[in-house]
Amino acid sequence: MTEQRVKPEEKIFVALDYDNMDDALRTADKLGDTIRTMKVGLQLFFHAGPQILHRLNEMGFQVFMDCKFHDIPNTVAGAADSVTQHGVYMFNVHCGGGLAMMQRAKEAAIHRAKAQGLTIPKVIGVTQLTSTAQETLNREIGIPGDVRDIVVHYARLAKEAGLDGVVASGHEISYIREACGEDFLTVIPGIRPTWAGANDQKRVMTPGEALRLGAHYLVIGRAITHANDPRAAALRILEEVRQEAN
Ligand SMILES: O=C(O)c1cc(=O)[nH]c(=O)n1[C@@H]1O[C@H](COP(=O)(O)O)[C@@H](O)[C@H]1O
Repeated sequence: MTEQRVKPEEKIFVALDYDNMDDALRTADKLGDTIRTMKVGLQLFFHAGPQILHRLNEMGFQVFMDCKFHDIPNTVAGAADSVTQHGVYMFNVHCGGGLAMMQRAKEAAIHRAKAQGLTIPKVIGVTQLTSTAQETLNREIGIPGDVRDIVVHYARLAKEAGLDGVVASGHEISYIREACGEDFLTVIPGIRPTWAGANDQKRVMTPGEALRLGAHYLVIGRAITHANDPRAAALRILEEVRQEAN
């Protein structure tokens, strides 16, 4: 899917970070006519199991399984094989696992999807979490240098491994595009409309700004799911997305 063909409602992935399936499905139901892709993270997955992936598919959503695999290549290949069996549209792995790990994840996804006649899932590399500030990267994680340079380094590595794109913050979009080309997907969390709080996110940006910089997809959780009216919040964000598309 190239950038030009992505409709505004396809640009937003809603993070269903709930501790039970009922709440997740209730919110998904409210967003059914506005949003195309739901993100399932580990919290919801460990409550609901793989069933949640199928329920969302049956409701007409694409599913981004946010499992952030990071292990030895053989183990990640096995996990990629398993998640692909559930017909997910996208899943992610940590770029920090290295080139071979990312390659094996994508290869396993292709292999399993072909064997079962499924669409090959997009495999996305997580560069540096949007909750990681410059100081955290250097002092706690122990990686010297600028966050932006590390993110671009990981994005290049993800591309070399054959992944479809990366997760990064809005602040790195233009550098990733420059390094990896405009078709290499940028999936951007840490999105905060001006009317929402930052919470635990550090490298944040508004939807409009991220799209102006060329983001392909925006991952949005609490600004929608914690809103009094999630549908109204989603529509408000979509309006901002549409304005950027015009
Ligand atoms: O891979 C992700 O989706 C992800 C990567 C990252 O660097 N930062 C990040 O916030 N996320 C996810 O994006 C969502 C953001 O949620 P909110 O902060 O509530 O909008 C959460 O589900 C996070 O797990």
